[in-house]
Amino acid sequence: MVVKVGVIGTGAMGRAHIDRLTNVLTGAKVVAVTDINQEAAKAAVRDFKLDAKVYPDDTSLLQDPDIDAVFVVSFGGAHEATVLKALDTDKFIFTEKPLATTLEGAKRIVDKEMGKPRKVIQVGFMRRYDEGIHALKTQLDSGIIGAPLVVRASHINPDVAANYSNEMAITDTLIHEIDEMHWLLDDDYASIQITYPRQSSKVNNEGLRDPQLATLTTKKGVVIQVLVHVTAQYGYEVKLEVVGETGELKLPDYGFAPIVRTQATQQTAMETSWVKRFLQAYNTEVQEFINQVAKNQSPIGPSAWDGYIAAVTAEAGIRSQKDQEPVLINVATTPAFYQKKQAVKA
Ligand SMILES: NC(=O)C1=CN([C@@H]2O[C@H](COP(=O)(O)OP(=O)(O)OC[C@H]3O[C@@H](n4cnc5c(N)ncnc54)[C@H](O)[C@@H]3O)[C@@H](O)[C@H]2O)C=CC1
Ligand SMILES: O=C1[C@H](O)[C@H](O)[C@@H](O)[C@H](O)[C@H]1O
Repeated sequence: MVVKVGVIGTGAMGRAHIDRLTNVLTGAKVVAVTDINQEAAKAAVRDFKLDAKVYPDDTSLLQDPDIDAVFVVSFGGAHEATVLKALDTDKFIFTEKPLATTLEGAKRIVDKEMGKPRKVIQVGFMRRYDEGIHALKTQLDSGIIGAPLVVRASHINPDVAANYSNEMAITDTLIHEIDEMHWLLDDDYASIQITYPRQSSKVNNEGLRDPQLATLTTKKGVVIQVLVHVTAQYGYEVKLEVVGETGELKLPDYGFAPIVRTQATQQTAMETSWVKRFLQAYNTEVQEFINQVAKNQSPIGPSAWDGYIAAVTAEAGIRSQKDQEPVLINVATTPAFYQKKQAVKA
């Protein structure tokens, strides 16, 4: 079966997903696109030589009976409305992160999905699929360094778009570490605190504090420190180190660029964006999703409940941005609908 896909949002990431669905992965065909910027939708059809319809909006695209799965790749604040509409259909849904930019929005999605006979949503938390991060988790789970005690991480962007707000440092950027860390540690969050170091002179966006330091604690007592630095200029990278009782695990620097040694210097090129840094992870997460849809089975990747956990934690982080005090986090027990061995509703 070839999975027929509709893409909602044909900006940078929507185009990247269209490219991988069309030219890299197997088992899928993009048959419909839409964007509030219709020229962007038409450009995607032209540039990727798609045999696809351009719909005026998400509502009309979702009414297309031929579409098996939709990819929600619009601006983060638009995801909730589109996902809620998509839940009124029988289509599978891959939504880019964040699931929703508010706790209430994520809850509305979870409540609506639980009214269906089975899970249909996967959220684009691709860090879990990164081979390096996955290998680090495998080592951690083996007990090779004993119980984890402290995690240190960095999320570095060279710069951000003009519409990037202070809250997006949490809902759009830190959201990756928020999903990654509780998965990595198999633990739940207890608190989050955001503090503002000295402000970088490289910040141009009104109201944006950069860098920001996030300190999360878990129910098992692990302390996680994440540096979010989105106007760092020098490149794009994520760093990850886990300190355990008997050792440490460290994510190696990423890259395939040669080390150039000349004239008593050495240097190597860095990535400048997530596009290539996480290319393998994006391809793996989307191929897994397509494979599940092709079997008419629920997605097995990050669920709407993972999106809800991230939204609860992000909202606490946004509250902490205001007074930089720790904010407690209490996420309800995972509903049976979302537990690993999902009880299919009668
Ligand atoms: N997983 C990852 O590593 C990454 C995820 N993303 C996520 O992908 C999403 C899109 O990000 P970008 O492509 O970078 O943004 P973008 O701004 O380049 O593209 C967003 C597109 O959505 C369209 N749009 C906005 N509201 C819409 C609506 N209601 N219906 C249809 N189209 C609408 C815009 O016109 C624009 O073309 C965001 O949620 C972002 O968080 C982006 C980059 C990396
Ligand atoms: O999802 C993403 C990217 O993956 C980057 O890691 C973030 O820095 C960016 O803000 C966000 O759009």
